[in-house]
Amino acid sequence: MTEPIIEFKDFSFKYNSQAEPTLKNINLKINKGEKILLAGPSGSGKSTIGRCLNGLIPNIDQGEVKGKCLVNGKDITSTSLFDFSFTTSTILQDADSQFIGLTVGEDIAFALENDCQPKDKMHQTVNQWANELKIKELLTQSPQSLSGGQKQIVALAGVLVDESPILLFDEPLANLDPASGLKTMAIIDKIQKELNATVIIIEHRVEEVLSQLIDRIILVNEGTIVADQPTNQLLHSNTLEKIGVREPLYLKALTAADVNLSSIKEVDQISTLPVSEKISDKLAAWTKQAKITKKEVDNLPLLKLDHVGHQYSKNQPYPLKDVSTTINQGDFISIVGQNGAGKTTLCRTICGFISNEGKITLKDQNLSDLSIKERAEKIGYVMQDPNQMISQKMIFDEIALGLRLRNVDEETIKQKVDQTLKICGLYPFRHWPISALSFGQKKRVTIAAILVLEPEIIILDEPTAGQDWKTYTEIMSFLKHLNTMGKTIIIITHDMHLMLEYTSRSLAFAKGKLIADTTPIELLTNQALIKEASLKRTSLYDLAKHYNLPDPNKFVQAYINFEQQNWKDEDYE
Ligand SMILES: Nc1ncnc2c1ncn2[C@@H]1O[C@H](COP(=O)(O)OP(=O)(O)OP(=O)(O)O)[C@@H](O)[C@H]1O
Ligand SMILES: Nc1ncnc2c1ncn2[C@@H]1O[C@H](COP(=O)(O)OP(=O)(O)OP(=O)(O)O)[C@@H](O)[C@H]1O
Repeated sequence: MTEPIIEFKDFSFKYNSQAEPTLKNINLKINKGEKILLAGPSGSGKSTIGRCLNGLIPNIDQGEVKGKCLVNGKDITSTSLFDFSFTTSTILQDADSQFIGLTVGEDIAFALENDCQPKDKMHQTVNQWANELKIKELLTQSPQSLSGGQKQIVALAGVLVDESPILLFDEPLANLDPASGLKTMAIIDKIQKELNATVIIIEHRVEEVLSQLIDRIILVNEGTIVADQPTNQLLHSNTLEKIGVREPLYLKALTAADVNLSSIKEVDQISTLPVSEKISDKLAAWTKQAKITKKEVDNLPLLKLDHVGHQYSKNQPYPLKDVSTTINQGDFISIVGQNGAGKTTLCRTICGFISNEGKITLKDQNLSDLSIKERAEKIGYVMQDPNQMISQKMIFDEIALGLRLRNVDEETIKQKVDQTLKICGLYPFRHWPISALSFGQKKRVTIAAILVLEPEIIILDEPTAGQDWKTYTEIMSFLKHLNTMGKTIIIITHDMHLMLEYTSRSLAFAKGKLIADTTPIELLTNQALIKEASLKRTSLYDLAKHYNLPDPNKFVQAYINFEQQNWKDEDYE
């Protein structure tokens, strides 16, 4: 019988700063060479389980331990961090906190220095992985100057060079472009097979993780394990949906089209679904009944970009070059494209945080005539992490801050803030401290703090990255509501289904250039653009192809219609 490499026995853990235990009575065995997906809603305790496996608990995050947790045969309460460094390699959720080297190359080599490898061998290993992950040109760059997705890939390289028996990935895909996400999963699969490593992946993007075979899915909810089953068995239950984890889209579509999933043994990969006329007919009939409606857009020009470009330093290639386009009033735009393509750089340029080589006009006013503060009143920028934006303790004060800085009188502030709180569905919480809010609610507060200044445009940088299904839906239905009220919204995203379902126009970027400005569906029907911008078609399209449906795009649209019918028109007033 295989010996478990990880074993939790009646294990509970309470952080010192918490009143209640975060992990409650965990019983879990993971065998050598297994490939596990650990999923569950935000705050359920997934990363806390991960921290037990790499020794951060109890070495750094201290607290009260009950029961036992054995990793590679050693009790975590008597194992030093140094010893853990030979057992577990981790890619942390927050890649930024993981970098130690001055350059990317140094950083990747750090794990090897720990293993006292000779310099030549070290260079060879670093170069081999840099080639494999296509980050060779980044080796001399400082980790801090990388784009979000580039940081994630560099952190991944650091884990892969290490060759530890346990590889722990905490949200490895959160900031990756769709093509890199798939590639990362393939690389994890390859290394797992080569080393017979035990792989544990913590992810909200279940569908992408399942692009490779996964042995078992473990679901965590409120600090306990609520399911621990082989992948197919779990996908046949509706436990994912029940605890608020997003089910793979193609499975939802099959169910919506009345295909009986319980009659299909293996549902974890589209390619192995049985091709039968009965299923094809059901999917085709379901597509046929869908009514496709098109959103009317006025095309009233609002923001004009004319040869916009930026260069961080002279000897670096242009991260953004020659971008020209017009954003219209009421547009809901997605900005998509490969990691490092210049998406964030473009938005920073529009907001005036960095210089611009071209010209940007808002309703014929040249933005370079305005200060950053004045621009912020017209174009609001919502950063990915609300915690980086929030500076006040109370919700009301956070939303009022921008107006106070502009010396608006308190009576007007109260009136404007109350009105914004109502629009954002935050009015009942107005006297709450921000610390008591969920991530999704905090995000709403940061959007409200921007909205109160009545900007013409709101730009959001990956608003749903790393969010669970509930928060994702909460954020997106709120943005949809704002757009319906006439706000122009631009979001940077790597989520292709989000782009299709919510946005009506996509700007695709590759290597600093705007390579397409079209509808999301058109974008995803163009194979050359998909490749150039590192995008991917959604699993709905793949399913339609698998069943040979005559019009895969109409099938995707039918599914979007179906989801939109289920949108609850939340009461924001
Ligand atoms: N260092 C810490 N000190 C005190 N409490 C913590 C600490 N880290 C996490 N917690 C608490 O433990 C709970 C579980 O957090 P954890 O990060 O394990 O959740 P998660 O399932 O990984 O969530 P997410 O998907 O949002 O990353 C949270 O409610 C959090 O407040
Ligand atoms: N402060 C900086 N100094 C030097 N180079 C930078 C800096 N910030 C970004 N870059 C480089 O500019 C390029 C574009 O980065 P940007 O953050 O705009 O990409 P992105 O499209 O938003 O990527 P991602 O999808 O990974 O977030 C990248 O090659 C990055 O390494």
